[in-house]
Amino acid sequence: MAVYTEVPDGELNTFLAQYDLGNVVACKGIAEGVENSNYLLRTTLGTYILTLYEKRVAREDLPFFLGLMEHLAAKGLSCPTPIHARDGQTLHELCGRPAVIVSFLEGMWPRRPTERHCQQLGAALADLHLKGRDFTLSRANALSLAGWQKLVEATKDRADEVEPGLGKVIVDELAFLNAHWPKDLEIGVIHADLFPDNVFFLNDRLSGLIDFYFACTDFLAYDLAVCLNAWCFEPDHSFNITKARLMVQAYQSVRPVPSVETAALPLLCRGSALRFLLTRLYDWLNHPPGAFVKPKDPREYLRKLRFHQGAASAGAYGIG
Ligand SMILES: Nc1ncnc2c1ncn2[C@@H]1O[C@H](COP(=O)(O)OP(=O)(O)OP(=O)(O)O)[C@@H](O)[C@H]1O
Ligand SMILES: N[C@@H](CCO)C(=O)O
Repeated sequence: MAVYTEVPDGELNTFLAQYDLGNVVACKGIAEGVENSNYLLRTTLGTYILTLYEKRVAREDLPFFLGLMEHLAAKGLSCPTPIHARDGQTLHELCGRPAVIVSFLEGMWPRRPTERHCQQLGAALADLHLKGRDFTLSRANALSLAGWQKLVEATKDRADEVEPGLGKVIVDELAFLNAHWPKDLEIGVIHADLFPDNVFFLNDRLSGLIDFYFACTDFLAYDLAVCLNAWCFEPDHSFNITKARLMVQAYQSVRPVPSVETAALPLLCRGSALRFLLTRLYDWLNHPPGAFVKPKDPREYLRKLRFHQGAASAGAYGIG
């Protein structure tokens, strides 16, 4: 349940009066998502998403996230665009939280991603990377090596409660990645969390990308590694090489991937697997008992990490 902040009618009306969006017709909390409070807002002029940022999104990062969505939408990428109020600003305050209204995207995220979904996702990811090239702001990836180090410190002593031996696995994997992480791949704006629940399809055509709140400046190929992990494993935990090949080929048809990037994919997949293993592990160990939001299973990403540890080259992914 992702409505942490209830918005009383009076406060909503005062908030909306700052915009040229008409009057409130309905405002319903959206159950999906775990980070922020999201409402489906219908006004006399249209349908929008109202987001109140909760603790996990740092206020100083909001100009990057909002500016990026506006930049990409202006270039024709289908993603939410923040709406400007009459004062020209997109970011305001509601119920003591930073809050924005963004455009509503049609579509549903795929519960069972198919080969066609993976293919379209690959092309859309490359399009995002190209359209982000001239975005002028940057934001370091807080969840790369230095961030993983902090998470390893915070979880390693209790990790074996989740899976025997896990503490040693994360310590050893971080040491390996510190020693081998690439240094000279192309850097640019990446989404960094483009899981199926952040990608909408309408009549089997990709209709939009959402949730840019982990976006940052990092290796473009790392984003592809995040997607290979999030889209190409089956419910029985096997890696679907056909989905991977289709995703990467579609990506390549929009943004050709230099061979150094292809060669680095197994390593980048290890890094991305460790990233989601660690954030899930942290949340698993630290969620309050009885909390509404069920933490995601860290062991899913331990399995993915083990797969990548065994992959000698991009050939294991049907690539290269
Ligand atoms: N622009 C949009 N158009 C249509 N629906 C949206 C839009 N933004 C969010 N939603 C809906 O709200 C849900 C939650 O959004 P989102 O994934 O951004 O949540 P979050 O709590 O910020 O992030 P997370 O997924 O990381 O928990 C989405 O699954 C979708 O149903
Ligand atoms: N996509 C993340 C959670 C939200 O960012 C995960 O599956 O662990």
